[in-house]
Amino acid sequence: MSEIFATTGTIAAIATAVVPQQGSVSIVRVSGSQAMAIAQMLFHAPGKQAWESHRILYGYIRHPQTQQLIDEALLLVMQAPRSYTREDVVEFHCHGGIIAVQQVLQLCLENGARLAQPGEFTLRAFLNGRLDLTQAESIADLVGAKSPQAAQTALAGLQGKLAYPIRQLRANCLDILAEIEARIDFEEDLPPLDDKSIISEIDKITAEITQLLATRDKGELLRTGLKVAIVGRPNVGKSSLLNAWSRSDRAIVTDLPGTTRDVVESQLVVGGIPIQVLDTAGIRETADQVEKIGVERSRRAANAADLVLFTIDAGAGWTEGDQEIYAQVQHRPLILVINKVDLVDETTSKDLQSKIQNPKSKILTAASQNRGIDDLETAILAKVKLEKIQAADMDLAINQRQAAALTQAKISLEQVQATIAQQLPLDFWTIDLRGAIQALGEITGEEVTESVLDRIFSRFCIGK
Ligand SMILES: Nc1nc2c(c(=O)[nH]1)N(C=O)[C@@H](CNc1ccc(C(=O)N[C@@H](CCC(=O)O)C(=O)O)cc1)CN2
Ligand SMILES: Nc1nc2c(ncn2[C@@H]2O[C@H](COP(=O)(O)OP(=O)(O)OP(=O)(O)O)[C@@H](O)[C@H]2O)c(=O)[nH]1
Ligand SMILES: [K+]
Ligand SMILES: [Mg+2]
Repeated sequence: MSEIFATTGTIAAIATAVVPQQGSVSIVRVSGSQAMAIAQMLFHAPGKQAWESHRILYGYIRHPQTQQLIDEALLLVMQAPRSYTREDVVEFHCHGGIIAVQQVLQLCLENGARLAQPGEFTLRAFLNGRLDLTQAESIADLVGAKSPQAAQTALAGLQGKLAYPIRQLRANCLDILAEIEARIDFEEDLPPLDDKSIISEIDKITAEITQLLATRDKGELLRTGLKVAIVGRPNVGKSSLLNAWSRSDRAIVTDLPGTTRDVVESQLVVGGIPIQVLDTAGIRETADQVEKIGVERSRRAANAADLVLFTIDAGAGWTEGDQEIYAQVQHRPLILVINKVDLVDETTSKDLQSKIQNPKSKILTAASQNRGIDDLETAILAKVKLEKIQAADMDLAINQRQAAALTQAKISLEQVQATIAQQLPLDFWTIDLRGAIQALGEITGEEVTESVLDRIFSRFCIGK
């Protein structure tokens, strides 16, 4: 194990969010061989309460030397191996805020524990075989989920819905490998190898890998979401659109062109996809120093966004200014928002919509009247091809690391097929088959390097 994961000794950390003056309960979690001894040193349970596994004790936390009262608390005892880490675990459930809980943590550290590294509890759960790597990654995803759908997908992973098929595919590869190796070692004693059945087995495995790979885009969307920038001339109603969409007064709206000077952000969820919306300063030539900087930021936001909502004013039609901005953003994924349709009659707005050839994706809104938001969301979901994503798979979704390993496994298996087709010696078949087995093993963690573990577990917060 690497230095930061020299995961020995007893570890302790605050397991709940640390917010001053807030939170009704805060938990200090301790894991390792000294956990029980630490609990017995700090915790006093009045009356005849049993210090048994999976029981909650009521009592007081006191300084072991001075006997000073630190908190009134509950203690949860979970003896190995029936715990999150499979080690002895105790949890001090303290009052919220940060003072009492930090004092309790400090006492744990002074009495036999050290501060846990980020993800170290979960790392121990992995090293002790309670979780595989996909499940550990799912825990990080669950904590980081920005939408209920993202949380559902993480829970599916935690339930082993990815680990199970991956382990199955790896076991199939191992079976094929054993078949081939037996022929290498004891050729004369065995019936000849059934090439056809091996080829079709590998085809089946490859097809399943392809199916799993199809969940990658969905995973990416659910985990990281989309960055959407609202861009256009001053006064077309960009800030009004942000406000209508986020049902808030997040951005200042006035009838003065040049109202928005800086990028204004809002978070929302559309069809399970977390979306970060950026309202930007209206783009125009200006002598105003502050506005100039704002316009520059608008351009940068448009370039950094996954999707641009290029907004125009239906009353003004497609102006020269619109054309100039469009020329700058047209290479980006884009939806044209024709706003203020309430200012023109329906035929005029429909005309405008059909006259504009590009972009293809166009919607009509009246932001100040909260109209057109449904159409906007539908257009966005169509743009990210959510239908395809939903069809890709029920509830699981792979991440980038898993996708890279699956791609490697697929390439190796295609290599095996090529080797068979060229009728190369059996030793050659096994080389690439081992490559596939290795790649699949990296996903679940049956074969994994220290640096991969470092990368995965350092994403966690302290106490997880
Ligand atoms: N107070 C508290 N709440 C929590 C956690 C925790 O550690 N502490 N969890 C932590 O993230 C989650 C629950 N996850 C857990 C998963 C497994 C075990 C556990 O003890 N598993 C044992 C045996 C269970 C049994 O006796 O059947 C095992 O799997 O061996 C505990 C919590 C969410 N809520
Ligand atoms: N009639 C009508 N007026 C609108 C609509 N949307 C916005 N407005 C008005 O247009 C004016 C400008 O709106 P803003 O949302 O500030 O426009 P903006 O594009 O953010 O402007 P800048 O930040 O200055 O670039 C305000 O007076 C809004 O009330 C709409 O759909 N219909
Ligand atoms: K304005
Ligand atoms: Mg604005």
